[in-house]
Amino acid sequence: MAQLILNHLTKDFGAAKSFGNGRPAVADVSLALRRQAFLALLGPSGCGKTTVLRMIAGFEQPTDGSIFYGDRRLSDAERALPPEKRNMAMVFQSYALWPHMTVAENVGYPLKVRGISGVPWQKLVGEALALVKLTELAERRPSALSGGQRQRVALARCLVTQPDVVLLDEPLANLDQHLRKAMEETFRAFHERSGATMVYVTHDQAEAMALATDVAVMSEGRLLQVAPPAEIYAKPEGRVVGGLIGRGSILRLPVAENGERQLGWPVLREALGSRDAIGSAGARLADVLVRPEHVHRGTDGILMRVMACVFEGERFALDLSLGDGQRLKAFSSVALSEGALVPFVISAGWRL
Ligand SMILES: Nc1ncnc2c1ncn2[C@@H]1O[C@H](COP(=O)(O)OP(=O)(O)OP(=O)(O)O)[C@@H](O)[C@H]1O
Repeated sequence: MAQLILNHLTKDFGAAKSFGNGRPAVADVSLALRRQAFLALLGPSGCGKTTVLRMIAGFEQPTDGSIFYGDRRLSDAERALPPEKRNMAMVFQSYALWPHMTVAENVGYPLKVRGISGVPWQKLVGEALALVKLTELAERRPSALSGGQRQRVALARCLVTQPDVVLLDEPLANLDQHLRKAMEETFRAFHERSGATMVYVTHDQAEAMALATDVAVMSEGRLLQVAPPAEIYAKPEGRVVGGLIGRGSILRLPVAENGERQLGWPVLREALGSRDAIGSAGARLADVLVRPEHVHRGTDGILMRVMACVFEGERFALDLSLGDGQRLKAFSSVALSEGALVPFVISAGWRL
């Protein structure tokens, strides 16, 4: 399997079409996916995720930059290999199945188009159906399937041609929580077995964290950061990534800008207690990301007011107010009274 490479990839639909915001939909995105990567593409609505996916698939041509698969140039502003010559498959949110065909016929259709029939057809269709656990339903029509089963048929139809690259655009958005979990397992199994490169566009960062080998965050057409899930969670770059990945609060605190980015309680306690020093030499305000799991009750903590305490099932979610009105999210195993002043310790923070 070769490496998928995006090289200064840009797509400008033209100022008139981009609703007057004047910026390209995708701007100078460079990314060398590792071999057999499962990349999750995250970012706010309209940031350019789908446009990146469509350029990889060949449905859109870049206005600048290029896309390579290994040493094969797939597209640039002058030339573009048509989608059917790329050995890629794309799975959409809406899974258009042919109602008059059985499940097996739907899955096998791309093979038929390629002139594959008879025993090889049956073998490949059988394997694809087994992968998505639909062997028993091979002779049913789509109208007799549940939403999740239909999505699995669409996935099998996309996988049956054994693509090098699988592009998924919010494929689970229409499914309920239980089915999403089951489908995540199917994606993971397919990725492990096939070794295909997968690029997965989603709004759901928990899903991205669970599935991906790498997470890429985009905002306003630009790529902000790419890293494995645990790394992007622990060490996000800047406010946008910090605010988008995981739960957390971003505090403005006076901490040294050139020191360690991983901050412990001694540094944080001093910063929280020294807000009078803001503006004085060496005490510049910086954005510090604090995860709720790093906020604990402790007698040597700083007093914070409990503004809200909401039961979430396995724990309580707290909304705390610092002395200067900044807000902090935390968890608690017991209920705390709203309005109470309680001492809390912040065991870790990350300077963004
Ligand atoms: N064919 C098009 N013509 C003009 N503008 C377009 C076209 N397709 C997308 N855009 C614009 O490009 C920008 C990026 O759109 P894109 O669909 O890639 O975003 P997205 O991150 O996938 O959003 P969402 O999460 O809402 O699906 C948006 O401003 C969109 O309006």
